[in-house]
This record gives sequence, structure tokens and C-alpha cells, in this order.
Amino acid sequence: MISVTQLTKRFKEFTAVNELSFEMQPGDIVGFLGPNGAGKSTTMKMLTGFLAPTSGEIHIDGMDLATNSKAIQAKIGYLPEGAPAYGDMTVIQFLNFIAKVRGIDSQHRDQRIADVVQQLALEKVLDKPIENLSKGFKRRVGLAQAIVHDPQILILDEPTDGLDPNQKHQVRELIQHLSKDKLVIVSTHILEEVTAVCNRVIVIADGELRFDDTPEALLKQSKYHQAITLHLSYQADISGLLELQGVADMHVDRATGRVTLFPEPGAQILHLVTEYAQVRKLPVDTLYIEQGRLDEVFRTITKERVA
Ligand SMILES: Nc1ncnc2c1ncn2[C@@H]1O[C@H](COP(=O)(O)OP(=O)(O)OP(=O)(O)O)[C@@H](O)[C@H]1O
Repeated sequence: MISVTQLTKRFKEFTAVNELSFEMQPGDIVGFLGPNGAGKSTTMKMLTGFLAPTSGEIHIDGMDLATNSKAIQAKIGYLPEGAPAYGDMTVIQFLNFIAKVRGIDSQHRDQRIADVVQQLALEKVLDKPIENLSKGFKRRVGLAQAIVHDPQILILDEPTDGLDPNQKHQVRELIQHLSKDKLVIVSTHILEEVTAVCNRVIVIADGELRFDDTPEALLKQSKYHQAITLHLSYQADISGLLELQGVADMHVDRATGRVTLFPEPGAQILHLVTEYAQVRKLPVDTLYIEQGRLDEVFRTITKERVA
């Protein structure tokens, strides 16, 4: 549905996006991850036709964005970073305005607006000027304008940035609820959001694609994947754990008292570790297999490449 080939954006000498290529299909909820300045917003702006690429191609539903921007933009809903809106309009005025701009005919406009107002729980603020709303409500209005024309593709630039935990939860639920037959691209700095909401992750750094697969595959790249972490209720001699077959390394976190054992590639060490703990009567009060740590794998994937 979206096919991006060798997409590049330069601002004078500076290359913000460098030969990105990827494909996306309906049902994909893609988490777009990357450090500050990685090129996420610039890529999203190019996908929406808001910014012209320096080179490369974007095809959506088989159409070239460079020559069919109007038809393609009708299929896209976009929430830009910070969710800008016309602050002096009331919520209902703004949604009416956007619905008109999006070409929804007057017969269907009221019903469609009523639907998104209900979906985003905006009933109480319909007659308030947008500039007087809380951050959470502003964001919800931004989401409402992005979906009012029921787009097949939704591009959301940091939709939960600055929201409180309840509001974050609501926005995530909305994204999941929306996404069944749609393609959603969400940029975020919140790593946990990717595992909570997305079924695919694209990581970019320095404008380049560094990772494109499922959240599970991302976790598998962590050195903590399949590691065993245990906590002792009081100090004990644990030096023998490092000698166990299949244990490649051991890390003791003095601050938390947690001990992590890293397996050799492909080795299963849980059985040997629990057996050792029982035989030696180690005072283990917690023991678990790690899925992988997103912050660690994110740092590894995005760290600067030395030429
Ligand atoms: N109009 C512009 N002119 C010059 N440089 C720009 C312009 N827009 C973006 N850049 C630069 O391109 C790089 C990528 O910016 P972009 O906003 O796409 O990053 P990002 O991944 O969205 O970052 P953040 O997570 O901080 O929002 C940055 O170094 C930024 O300063």
C-alpha cells in the first residue's frame, strides 16, 4: 500500500533522510523510532506530501505521490508534531472547517463529526476555543481532525508526547481500535509504546534505516534476551553461577541487588540456574527470564556509526 524507495531529503548540505526504503500494508501499526533529529518528522512530512523529497519515490496504492498528491492526501490522516490547530476556533468550528476542507459533503458532515466527537470523547469541550483546552484535549482534537474523513492511512507524529498516563492510555487504545483495516504510522520516543501498540518497528538514526521488523524481533536483538535475572534476599556466594554450562557472563547490579546471567548464544540456562540455586540454598526471592530490554537495544541500534 505504501512503497518507499531510496527516499532522501537534504537541507542544503545536510542530509536529514538518507535513502530510506520500506513497504507497508493495511493492518500494519508501525512504530517509528529514533533519537532526536533522526529524521522521523521529515520522513512523515514527505509521506504526507507536505515536504518534497530531494530524491527517491513514494508510491501509495500504486500512485506516485509526486504526481498524484491530491488523490493520495485524501487517503491520509495526519497529526503533525505538537498537534497544531487554529486556536481561536471552537472545537466544533474547527472540526466543521476540517470536514469541509476534506471534502465531506454537507449531508454526511454532521454525522461524521458526531462519530469522531464520540470516539474521542470531545462532547464537553465542543464550544470551547481550542487555545483554552488542556494539552490532552488539544491532542484529542488533533486526532479527531486526522480521522474525520475516515482515512485508510494514519500518520501520527508523537501523538502521546506530553500527555498524562491516563491520556496516553486512551490515545493508545484509540490507535489500536482504529487500526484493524488501516495502516498506522506512529512516531514516538516512548519505547514501551511500541510493544504496547505496534506490530512493526522501524528504527532510524542519522536519517538511515537501522531496523525493520516486529517488536518481538527487536527484543530478540537485546543482549538481555533470554538472560536470567534473580534477586537474593540477603548476600550469598554466587560465584559458582558463572561456572554453569551455557552461562557466558554475569552482571551484578549493586544498587538493586539484582544478578543477571547472560547465556551463550542459543543456550538455555534456566534449568541449571534454578537447580544450582536450590542445591546451594541461595536465598532467591525473585527469578525471571528477560524478554530483552528496549532501552539497551535502542542504544545499540542507534549509536553513531564510526566511518
Ligand atoms: N526545514 C529544515 N531545515 C533545515 N534542517 C532541518 C529542517 N527540518 C528538519 N531539519 C533537520 O533535519 C534533522 C531531522 O529532523 P526531524 O525533525 O525529521 O527529526 P526527528 O527524528 O523527527 O526528531 P525529534 O524526535 O527531535 O522530533 C534534524 O537535524 C533537523 O534539525
